[in-house]
Amino acid sequence: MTTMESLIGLVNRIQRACTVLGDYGGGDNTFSSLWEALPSVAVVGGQSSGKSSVLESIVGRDFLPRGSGIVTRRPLVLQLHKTDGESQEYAEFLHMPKRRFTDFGAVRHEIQEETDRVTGRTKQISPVPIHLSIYSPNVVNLTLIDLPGLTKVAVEGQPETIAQDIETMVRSYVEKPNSIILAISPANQDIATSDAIKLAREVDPSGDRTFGVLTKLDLMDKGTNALDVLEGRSYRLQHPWVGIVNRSQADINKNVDMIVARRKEREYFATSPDYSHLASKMGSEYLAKLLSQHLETVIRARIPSITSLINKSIDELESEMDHLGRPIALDAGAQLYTVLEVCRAFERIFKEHLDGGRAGGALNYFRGPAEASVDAVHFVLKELVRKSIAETQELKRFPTLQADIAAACNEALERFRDEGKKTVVRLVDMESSYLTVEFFRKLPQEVDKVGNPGGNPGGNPQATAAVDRYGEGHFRRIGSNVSSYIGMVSDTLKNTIPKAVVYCQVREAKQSLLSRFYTQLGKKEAKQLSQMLDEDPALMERRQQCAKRLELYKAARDEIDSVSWTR
Ligand SMILES: Nc1nc2c(ncn2[C@@H]2O[C@H](COP(=O)(O)OP(=O)(O)OP(=O)(O)O)[C@@H](O)[C@H]2O)c(=O)[nH]1
Repeated sequence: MTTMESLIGLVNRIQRACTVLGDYGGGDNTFSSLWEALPSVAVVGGQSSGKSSVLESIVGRDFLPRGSGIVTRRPLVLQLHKTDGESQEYAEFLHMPKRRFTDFGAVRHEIQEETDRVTGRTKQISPVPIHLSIYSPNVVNLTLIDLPGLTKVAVEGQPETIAQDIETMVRSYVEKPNSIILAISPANQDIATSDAIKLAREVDPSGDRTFGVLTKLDLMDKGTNALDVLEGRSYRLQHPWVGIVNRSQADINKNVDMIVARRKEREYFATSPDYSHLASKMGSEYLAKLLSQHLETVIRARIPSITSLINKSIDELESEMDHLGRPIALDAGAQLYTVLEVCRAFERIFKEHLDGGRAGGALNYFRGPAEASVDAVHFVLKELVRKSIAETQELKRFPTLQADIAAACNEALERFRDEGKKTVVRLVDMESSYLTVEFFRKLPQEVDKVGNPGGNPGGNPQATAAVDRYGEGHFRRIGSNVSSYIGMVSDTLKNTIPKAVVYCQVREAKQSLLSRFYTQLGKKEAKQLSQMLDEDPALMERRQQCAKRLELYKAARDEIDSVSWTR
């Protein structure tokens, strides 16, 4: 069965988990904020408006720090849990979960201490909330956030900007649409000058989410009353105003018990000539019930949007985790496996480029193999390595491994280039050494035979040869033979050089770019492997945050799932 307890308790638990992860109002979040989506009641008021007194009255306990100046310097998230019958009251802080406080004087002391732990003993303020849970049969299930009192001027020891700093912090809490504003104003001041109402009016002009509370009704001048405010004529809100009579300073000094104070407050309204007709809708107990019911209604209405935010965030975080890669194992075997996996991912991309399978690949460079030279191919391969490294997502997280792979590839490409050059030079040498002097010596005789095909049986063959050897025709023949031979050689080289280049550089790059690297890898010690997998610290941090956040959202989803939504 869905109960008020389970709904408010549900939000309480999610809220506590948010704080542990640094997700709170006014916090600096690069993640979407779950806290922002949770409905809560923020208590706002000027200094000495009676804020602390209202909270203590709702709790029925004296537990808030008192003193001059700004006492509340960090938000206090006060979670009230109603317990059964006669069970003992106790309090617990989120920052010291093992300790149960039954002495509320010690609770007050711990709030002060914990405030100072973050802000120092300066008068600074901090948006990091303190979480306090109170378990008691005398409370209703409710969560209230006590915020620093709005002030106008800095006093001794406070930074000049304090008034603005407080307003900014309070505003960050009350401006979110899921915040219910409990605006406290003292009845002995003109409502038009109320700091709480001024701020509430700005962030919630329709008055939809503002509850107006009027304190110090007993301190009004004789013959005056606050009916114009309480009956909504001075400042209209969507919810009815609630009048309160807290303990006076004299009562506090005399340690008047809170339960006694609640009774006196009830009597005050019941017997007041001005307010008795409103008595059932006045006082701190009524306020607590009103807020609890309202909070429950708001939570119920928001659950679908909270659930969809949670699901959306889980999807986003999971895809970010995939992108960032899973955490690296600690043992050498698993590390070697990771390095090989990453190398394989890189090689896959590199081969895709070589095969022209990847958009933006270098197919064009190979289209005219006749023009390719060893250096040009080397340059192309180097560029492909650079490109493939940049495109290997898995490598992004390991800058050291990335540099190692790049160095190994470039070293291999240099080797292939040397090999390529040797082969190409050899091919050229082979062709050029084919033309020997003998060839030219033989040439005239052959030419002679060719030049006198019918033979000259009657002539002097020796004299004809001597004339041909030195004649113009002879040199022309040599010239044309050499030039046609060069043409033939150049045709051959046009075919064989690209073959050599592909054989020595491209084929090698495809088959054994990282072979040497793998051999060296096998010899590496665990320490060297872990150095290779030395992640970028910013990335490690981001993964950790993502993982924690994912845990929070999943826990929140489980919490919501565990509540049965049928009444
Ligand atoms: N007589 C009477 N005194 C009240 C009432 N509410 C508050 N006070 C007194 O007003 C003074 C200020 O009340 P607090 O509850 O401390 O007010 P606060 O807004 O929390 O003040 P800061 O935390 O200092 O900003 C105390 O001396 C209270 O006893 C009230 O309804 N009637």
